[in-house]
Amino acid sequence: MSSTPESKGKGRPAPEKGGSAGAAASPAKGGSGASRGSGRPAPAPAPTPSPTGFKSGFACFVGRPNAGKSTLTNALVGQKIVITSSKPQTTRHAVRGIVHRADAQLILVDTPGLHKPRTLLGQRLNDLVKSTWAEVDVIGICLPASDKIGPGDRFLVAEAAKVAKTPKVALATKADLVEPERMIEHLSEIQALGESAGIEWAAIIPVSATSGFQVDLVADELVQLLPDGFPLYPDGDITDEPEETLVAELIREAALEGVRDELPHSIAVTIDEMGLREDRPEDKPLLDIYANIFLERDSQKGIVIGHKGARLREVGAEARRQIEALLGTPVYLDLHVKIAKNWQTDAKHLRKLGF
Ligand SMILES: Nc1nc2c(ncn2[C@@H]2O[C@H](COP(=O)(O)OP(=O)(O)OP(=O)(O)O)[C@@H](O)[C@H]2O)c(=O)[nH]1
Repeated sequence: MSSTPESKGKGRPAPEKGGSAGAAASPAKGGSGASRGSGRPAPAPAPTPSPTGFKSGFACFVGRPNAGKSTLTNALVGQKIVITSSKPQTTRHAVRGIVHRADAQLILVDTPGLHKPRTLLGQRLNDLVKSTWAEVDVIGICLPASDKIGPGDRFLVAEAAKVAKTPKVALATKADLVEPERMIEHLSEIQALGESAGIEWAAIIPVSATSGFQVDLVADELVQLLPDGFPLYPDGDITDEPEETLVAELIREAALEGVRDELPHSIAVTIDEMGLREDRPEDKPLLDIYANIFLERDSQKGIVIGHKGARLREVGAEARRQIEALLGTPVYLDLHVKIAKNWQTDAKHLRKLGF
């Protein structure tokens, strides 16, 4: 077992418990906070009349791995609540981001990319995606403009077509990466794709989550398709993921940086303990976090830990920076690297790791 402690003591304000990044007292979770992989939207709001013109409901983004779903969720919410990476299949949890507007509350469910399953984990992720589609008010299908529409896209559009009643918006993501001519071609391919699958798109929108191009328009279109209703979450909450899950994801994101091949899929992170250290002055809080990075094989340890622990220290420093930015409090982070042999195909390990 290897570990690296990470700490820093800048005088930032204490985290606001249940505040902007914290667990909301929402109808969606049954109050347990144990939300790993649930992805189920909240029950319908009480049948009282909504404030005039106010809309609230759920949207989810689907798309093949790497299509830009997580980045778009973060852009719409205006803060990083979902980790992103250039490695496909980064997203493993159905995370909700909440967009607050004067006229609406839009709750975004971020699902893993749909793909042909090769492992037990892959199968469970696909099941999670489909159960989410059936319960949202609108589905946004992400089709990156930088890539040709391929068999993977056709597969998931055909699957989405089976959820016949739910309106579907096509999002031509990564618009910043292509010239206008390519975008025009892409939009007509999307139109044809919808027709061949029997989908009538409610809208087709080019968008760039990284440049911000038409992100507001995506919000407008999704909101239009929501039912009338009251806000489902308190003002200011941007996600109902428990803090521990967000922290574990930020550590996983840092650990994913710079690793290649099959290793990204082998990394899982769990939190053993997380809490404010006692006996600290009120203006100098410190959040202790004890976390594990699980790998599948001993041979992977060296890559993650690096020479004399150098890479693990970098991972710890980057994760700590992100966690401090999210929670607004100095953090002491203790990372341990452990092996859970072949956890992706082992039902017992999968349960232990929260899948
Ligand atoms: N240039 C550009 N890159 C983008 C845009 N949106 C996402 N990306 C990049 O594309 C990669 C994948 O983005 P994600 O948001 O993680 O994709 P995802 O669909 O959530 O991926 P999975 O978690 O694998 O399902 C990352 O490297 C992003 O930075 C965009 O609008 N423009």
